[in-house]
Amino acid sequence: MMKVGLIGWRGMVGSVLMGRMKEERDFDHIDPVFFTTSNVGGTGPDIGRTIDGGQLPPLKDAASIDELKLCDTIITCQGGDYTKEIYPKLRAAGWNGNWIDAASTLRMKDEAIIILDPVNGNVIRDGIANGVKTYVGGNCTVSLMLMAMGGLFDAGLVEWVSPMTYQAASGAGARNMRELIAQMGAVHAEVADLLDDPASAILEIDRKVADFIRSDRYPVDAWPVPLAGNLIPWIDVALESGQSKEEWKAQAEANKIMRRSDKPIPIDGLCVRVGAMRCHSQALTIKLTRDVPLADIHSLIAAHNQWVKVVPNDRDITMGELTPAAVTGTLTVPIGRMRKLTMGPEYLTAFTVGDQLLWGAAEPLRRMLRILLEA
Ligand SMILES: NC(=O)C1=CN([C@@H]2O[C@H](COP(=O)(O)OP(=O)(O)OC[C@H]3O[C@@H](n4cnc5c(N)ncnc54)[C@H](OP(=O)(O)O)[C@@H]3O)[C@@H](O)[C@H]2O)C=CC1
Ligand SMILES: N[C@@H](CC(=O)OP(=O)(O)O)C(=O)O
Repeated sequence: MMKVGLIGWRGMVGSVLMGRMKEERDFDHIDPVFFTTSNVGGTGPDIGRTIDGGQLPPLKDAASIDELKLCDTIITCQGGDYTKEIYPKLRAAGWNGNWIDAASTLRMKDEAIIILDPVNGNVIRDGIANGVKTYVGGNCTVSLMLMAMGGLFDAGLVEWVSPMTYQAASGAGARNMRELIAQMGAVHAEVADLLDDPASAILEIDRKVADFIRSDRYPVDAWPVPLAGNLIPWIDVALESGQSKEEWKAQAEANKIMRRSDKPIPIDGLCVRVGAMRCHSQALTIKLTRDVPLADIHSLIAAHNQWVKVVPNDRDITMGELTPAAVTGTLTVPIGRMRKLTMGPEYLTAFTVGDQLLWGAAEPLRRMLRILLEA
């Protein structure tokens, strides 16, 4: 059996990965070895089966190149700092195993393939055949956009796309999700007595809320500025181009995933953090290469993969099916609000939502493992 080292399995992305691996019985097909950066010798997770009839062996040291070298494949959700430190040492030590990573560190390296197999299964299979050993999950908004509109890219119908994102708190980490909820609670607590009084004036409530959000009493620690009752139109660091790094990733990563970096499709827009928990949403403006009827567009999108779901441009269905609340915790990637814009028949608009911890982070990793097991 393939010996698979798992690092970062108890973090947020790692826990989602573990949950999916158990659901899909991935552990039946591998010999797992669990590592830790903080609890060497501790007890490993429940994986739904025993190893050689006994308990899992104690947790191994994730900094030990000697222990890591014993693995055929390593899956890490530990983060970019870990990858930066360990990956070069491991390769320098002569390890030629498969490295499957959720962090962005290695994504744009020539030796790495960005993995999203429903979109680039062919690129991945070619990579395996050519001896590629480094596989990295894509940025969450990029992967979710490609899952949603892969059918249009495959048909050569996309001249350019401008994605305007509405990104959830989970993209910034577990602490940020907790703080968002604390912020929501604090806002409510500030005006709870007025809300309880049906005779209170809404403008008085609004003024108190605004004062509170701007005050030092509002809980901000993980976030740089308030998120609940607010939004943040900047994600990640600034680049010389004026883009945020999150915005830069759209074109760079999407074209690498589709193996068209030599002739890239322009993909650029603004990335915005909103107070959703773990689903990223995106409003897309798409310039088509030609006028195509909406019915054909729906068919192409729906036929691309089994997770994308075309949502009719209907008010009630949209409100029921095309929201973070509806999608969270599922692998479904709905896309709707599709219509031609008044700019002309080649201008299409669409809105899509996806769980950024599933297709946006964990799912491509476990599927990559399965592809390697079947290769
Ligand atoms: N969050 C996201 O949306 C995405 C994240 N990623 C990548 O995945 C990496 C990990 O992200 P994420 O899972 O959010 O990070 P977490 O902070 O949740 O987990 C990272 C590590 O922190 C350690 N840790 C310390 N305290 C705790 C605790 N109380 N509970 C759980 N783990 C703890 C664990 O390591 P140990 O067990 O060794 O102590 C864990 O593996 C990111 O740095 C990024 O590179 C990729 C795509 C999306
Ligand atoms: N930056 C993303 C989350 C993330 O981890 O992205 P990346 O894997 O590209 O670093 C967000 O904040 O929503």
